[in-house]
Amino acid sequence: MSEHDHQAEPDSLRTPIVAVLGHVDHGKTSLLDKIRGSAVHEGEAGAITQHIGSTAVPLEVISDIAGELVNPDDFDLPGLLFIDTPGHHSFSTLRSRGGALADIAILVVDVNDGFQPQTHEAMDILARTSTPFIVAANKIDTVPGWNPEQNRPSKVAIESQSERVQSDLNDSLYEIIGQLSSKDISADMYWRVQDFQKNVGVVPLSAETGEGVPDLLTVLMGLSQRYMKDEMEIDTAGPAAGTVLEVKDTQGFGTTIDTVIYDGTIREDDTIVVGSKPEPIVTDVRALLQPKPLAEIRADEEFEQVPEVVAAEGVKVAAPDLDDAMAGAPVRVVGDRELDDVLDIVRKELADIEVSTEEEGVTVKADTLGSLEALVSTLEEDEIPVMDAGVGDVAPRDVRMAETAETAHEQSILAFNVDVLDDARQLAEQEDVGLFEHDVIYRLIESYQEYVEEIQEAQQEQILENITRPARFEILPDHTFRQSDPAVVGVEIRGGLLRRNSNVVAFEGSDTDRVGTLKTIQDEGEDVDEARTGERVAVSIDGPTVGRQIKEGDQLWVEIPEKHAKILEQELTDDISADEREVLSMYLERHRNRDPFWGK
Ligand SMILES: Nc1nc2c(ncn2[C@@H]2O[C@H](COP(=O)(O)OP(=O)(O)OP(=O)(O)O)[C@@H](O)[C@H]2O)c(=O)[nH]1
Repeated sequence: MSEHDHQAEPDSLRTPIVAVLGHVDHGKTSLLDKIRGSAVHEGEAGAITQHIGSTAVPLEVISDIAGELVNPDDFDLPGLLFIDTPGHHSFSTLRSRGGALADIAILVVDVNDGFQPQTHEAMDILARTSTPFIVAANKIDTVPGWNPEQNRPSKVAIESQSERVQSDLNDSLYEIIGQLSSKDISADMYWRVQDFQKNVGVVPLSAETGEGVPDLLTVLMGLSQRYMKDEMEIDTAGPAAGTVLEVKDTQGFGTTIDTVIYDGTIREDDTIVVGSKPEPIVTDVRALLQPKPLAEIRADEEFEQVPEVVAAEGVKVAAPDLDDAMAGAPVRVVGDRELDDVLDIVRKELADIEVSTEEEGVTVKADTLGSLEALVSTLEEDEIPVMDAGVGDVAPRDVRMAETAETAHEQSILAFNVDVLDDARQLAEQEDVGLFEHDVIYRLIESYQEYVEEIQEAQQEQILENITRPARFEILPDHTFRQSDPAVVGVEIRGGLLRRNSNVVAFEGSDTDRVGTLKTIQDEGEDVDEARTGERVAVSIDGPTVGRQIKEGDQLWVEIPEKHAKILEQELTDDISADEREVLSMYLERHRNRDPFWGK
């Protein structure tokens, strides 16, 4: 984000953008609430500002909360902008050219629970977008015997606990550090980290009691100041650059976009370009909206209009024609540039986050461009081809698209964190299109993979049911019960699976003779459908006469059509028994003596 779309010189430092990620229930919302709450409590009234989708906490408030940990004179960044919607879905929305929009992230991990699926997933996204992060080891107040005192710094809080409590907490903290290191991330308690570019700092804290929250803010502020200052340089007078967080209906304004502006200024009446498919939207800002301070909210007027917004800040943008805007897409003010140039910038940025699709594969829907990108790249790693991918709820046209996939299991829609419209659900059911929904990427993929396995097993069974199985049997001496029409003889199965209604052949040197059709099998007077190796049964064979075409002591085989032989040999060898395999290879050998390519 350090490179700018436009040429003007930077004149100001913006607020670093902070995102909060972590596993469900590990305390993301509580932590954000605590930061906001402490800020309201500690700061002057109105010192923190609630923006659309974000909360700005100015440096003075941070230094009030952090006490002696932060000396405001050491900093020239204006504070921190926390993105309000926690979770990695919103995080992956927060992207801008070349990576995540968030400058830094807090990965929340419950000390009791350690790493969980969404923690891993969040880490993968952080790694993919090269976003620096710190770990908030949350809920330290739940260690049995913990003695709380609101809002103390972490180390002070820990050192005032009993030895037992300290040692229990340490065990949990080292477990988390170990889990990080198994992901090749070297981490340590933040107060021991010398170089935050090489090591991830772990901040033990409680979103409940506020203990450790001063440390968290201090580390965030320090890291931003130390390593991100250059990237925070912006030209406030320049045309704004931002990212769509959410596309929403707003009463009185139609479709609006909640946006985070990370560079420049956006004003009422500015012409903007917003990422969309197939072409970016060009429109004029009708209104810029911010939430009204709580006290002033009336039911009909949640928002107040502001004339302009300077980065970094969240804002709701009302403008005509925003229906097709996409969460995660870029927003640019045109300013005094050529519209075509700005369109190119937006197209390029969209192309960067474009997901690649193939001729054949599954259909994928996700809530944002960023999450779509994350999902499709995970599918790619798992070698699941994607035929169509888009942002938004699952609609009937997605079902129609999925239906065109060639294989049954690819006639599936993988829906990540989106709704399925009622008519789409009905249609999917009616057309037998698989519908998979989840808000954890790897769970979504897992449930699809299980389904594929089930289908493949069922297909295998179906194939085995319909394919002629190898069998070899011998006519027993003195066991001719009827000479012809049909011939009825006693046989022993020498190998394989003999089924009713099979054609029977005999090999004479290199010649194959069809001797007739085996109609029925009787085992001790009872009709049966099949007989296996070693069993002695009576069979009726339509066609031959005993003593002419067949005689006692003859070896007979079930005739396997060449196509079936090929499938058995190439695809089903693992699904048939060892003795069937043996009979098959003897059978193939006899045919291949005559024609080496038989069944190949
Ligand atoms: N004792 C204690 N409870 C906590 C702490 N942080 C969060 N909780 C509790 O843990 C539960 C989950 O917290 P949330 O903040 O809703 O967790 P979340 O990660 O935002 O959850 P989702 O938004 O559902 O993903 C709530 O009941 C919180 O009150 C903490 O530091 N100490």
